[in-house]
Amino acid sequence: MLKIHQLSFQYPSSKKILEGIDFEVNKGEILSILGESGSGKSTLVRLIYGLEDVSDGEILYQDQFVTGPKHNLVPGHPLMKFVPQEFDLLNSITVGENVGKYLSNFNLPLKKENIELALETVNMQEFIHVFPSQLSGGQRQRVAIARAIATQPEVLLLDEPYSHLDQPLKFELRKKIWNWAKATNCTLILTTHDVNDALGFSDQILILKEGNQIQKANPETIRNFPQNSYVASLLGEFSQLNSTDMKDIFGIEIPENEWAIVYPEEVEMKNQGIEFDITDVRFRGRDYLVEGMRGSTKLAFYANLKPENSPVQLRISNYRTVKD
Ligand SMILES: Nc1ncnc2c1ncn2[C@@H]1O[C@H](COP(=O)(O)OP(=O)(O)OP(=O)(O)O)[C@@H](O)[C@H]1O
Repeated sequence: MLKIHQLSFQYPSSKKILEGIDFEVNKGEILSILGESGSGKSTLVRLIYGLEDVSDGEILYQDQFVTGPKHNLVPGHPLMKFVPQEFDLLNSITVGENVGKYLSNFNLPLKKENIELALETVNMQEFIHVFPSQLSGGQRQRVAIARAIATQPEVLLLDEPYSHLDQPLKFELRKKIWNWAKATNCTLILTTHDVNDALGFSDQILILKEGNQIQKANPETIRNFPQNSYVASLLGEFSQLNSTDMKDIFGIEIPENEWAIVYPEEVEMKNQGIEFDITDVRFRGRDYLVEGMRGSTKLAFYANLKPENSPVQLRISNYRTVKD
């Protein structure tokens, strides 16, 4: 098990980058770290791998301290692998040789098998004899992931692993890496901006904001009960209504000084609903995302057919409240 206990971090002469981070990851679990740009996601995975020294608190893997460069000649935990955003492939050797770089030569058929399996996991098997300089950014990224996978680490840390990939490939790769992690019982920790990576492909999600841990829970809990409106904002479209609007418009009482978070699928167009003017319509492929306005109150909802008439009548079927 990996334990992060009251961890804080700052660079010399900088402000605190991370503060009071405290969570655990079980063996074989997949954790996504989600947060806006600059929230400290990369720094956190670098610390877990041992590329930085913690300023305060501790990191424990299998009840042993994970220490940084001050205590290790070669930084980086031996049972973990980290794939940073800038991947350092060697251009002078082939893709296959890069993937096999950290593998033992003791059993060459096994080494070959591991290389092929790792390349297959990232859909790069046909590039085994190609040199990295001939690859696109996304292909290089996949080779870097394969190189880490081939070593069969106990913990794999991926920093924005799908950032260079188009949607169809991203979808396929996320599934394959999930399957690989589950089949090998590897603990997988990845950073992402993409809510779909986090909701569909994690056991747990950790939300960071400005170096602080805002929430850690499973995807369903994060989506159904976001800690605050920042968490909801990372998850896609939502509307935020204050207690006065909830009472005056919908007749629903919520505590004063709290906000109702309403997802678009929780707003229904219904006869005898409340009238909202349509102010924006966006085609999403399978339906439309529509913005309704009543005075200064905005409510987003989905419509199967493009709404032709305004106003429309709306009702709220579900909501949750947050304090900020
Ligand atoms: N070497 C450094 N020295 C000082 N500050 C740094 C250094 N590296 C990163 N930072 C700062 O640490 C904060 C967190 O950066 P980090 O890269 O961990 O965020 P992130 O959430 O991964 O961002 P992104 O999603 O944009 O990659 C940022 O404010 C950044 O400016």
